[in-house]
Amino acid sequence: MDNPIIELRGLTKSYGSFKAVDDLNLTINKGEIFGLLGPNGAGKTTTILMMLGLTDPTAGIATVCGHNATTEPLAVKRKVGYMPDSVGFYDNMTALENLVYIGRLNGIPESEVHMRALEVLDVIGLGAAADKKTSTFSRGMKQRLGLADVLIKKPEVIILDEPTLGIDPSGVREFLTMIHLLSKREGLTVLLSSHHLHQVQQVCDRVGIFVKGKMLAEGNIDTLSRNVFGGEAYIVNITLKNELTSQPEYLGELEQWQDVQRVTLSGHVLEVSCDKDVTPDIVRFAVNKGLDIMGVRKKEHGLDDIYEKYFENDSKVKNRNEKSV
Ligand SMILES: Nc1ncnc2c1ncn2[C@@H]1O[C@H](COP(=O)(O)OP(=O)(O)OP(=O)(O)O)[C@@H](O)[C@H]1O
Repeated sequence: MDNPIIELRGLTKSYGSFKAVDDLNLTINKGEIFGLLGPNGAGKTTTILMMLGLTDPTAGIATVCGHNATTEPLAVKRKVGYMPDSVGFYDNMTALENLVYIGRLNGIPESEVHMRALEVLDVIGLGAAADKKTSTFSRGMKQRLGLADVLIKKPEVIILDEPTLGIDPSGVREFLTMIHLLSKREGLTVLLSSHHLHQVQQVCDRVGIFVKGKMLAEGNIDTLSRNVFGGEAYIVNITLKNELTSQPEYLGELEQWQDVQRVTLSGHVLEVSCDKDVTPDIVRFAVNKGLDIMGVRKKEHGLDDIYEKYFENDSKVKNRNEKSV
């Protein structure tokens, strides 16, 4: 059921005549992990700063946890944890001391702050390193501690701006798994800004593709894929043992299936494009027709295909516009 916790309506930020964010409309529901995906300079950070009340929109409204971010920034900050792309610590202090310090700044009572900091360190897997100075921490550990800074105030929403920048692949995996777990276990809403397609794809329930201040598309990967690739979201390739020299009549039957868009036969390979994943039905069909199958390969359009296609379309539109000037 929809339960909006972030609502952006007509959100716009101009610097002179340049629109860094252009009429952005977006709703994010409680408990969702939403990925704001876009290249450098797309306007992701500017959007986040408007959501936190750290910069005023030129037009439009950002409502976060029921508060207008521009007129009630303190109420928003109490409920939202923000992790910028680079987090700093006092290197001569331990992880626990750093976290207790942040807890105090967030107004956590003295009687609770120590215990709360230890709990959060355990949650993010740094319990054993609580008494180590942060100067000895790797970039991945610092990123985790940055997340602890955000979690200690028990936020309803966390906003992570390029959280995996500079972490090695296994650190990235661990970090994203932790975000996913936290969101699902605690009902935490997560907005994750990134230009790393694969990372966003791994962890986000829904994605918005953001380019030059505009949201080009949003939805889950399936919906985006369907929008971009029409009915051909999945392509199933079946390699046959024996080459079929002529097109058998029964392939016409397959073409009539509701979810099948196209069937092509090329020597040993039968290729079926469909809008739903009906691989098992296709394989069963082929076996029933007496075909010997050597291999089955399915191609799904991932976020990188989708992203590329949007850019392709975007540059086609741009080229058309440039030609017509
Ligand atoms: N204070 C400012 N004055 C003028 N232009 C700005 C200002 N802040 C941001 N911009 C411009 O707005 C655009 C969007 O910047 P923003 O930092 O929001 O992008 P981003 O998607 O977060 O990119 P990155 O991943 O590189 O941080 C950029 O072209 C940037 O140069």
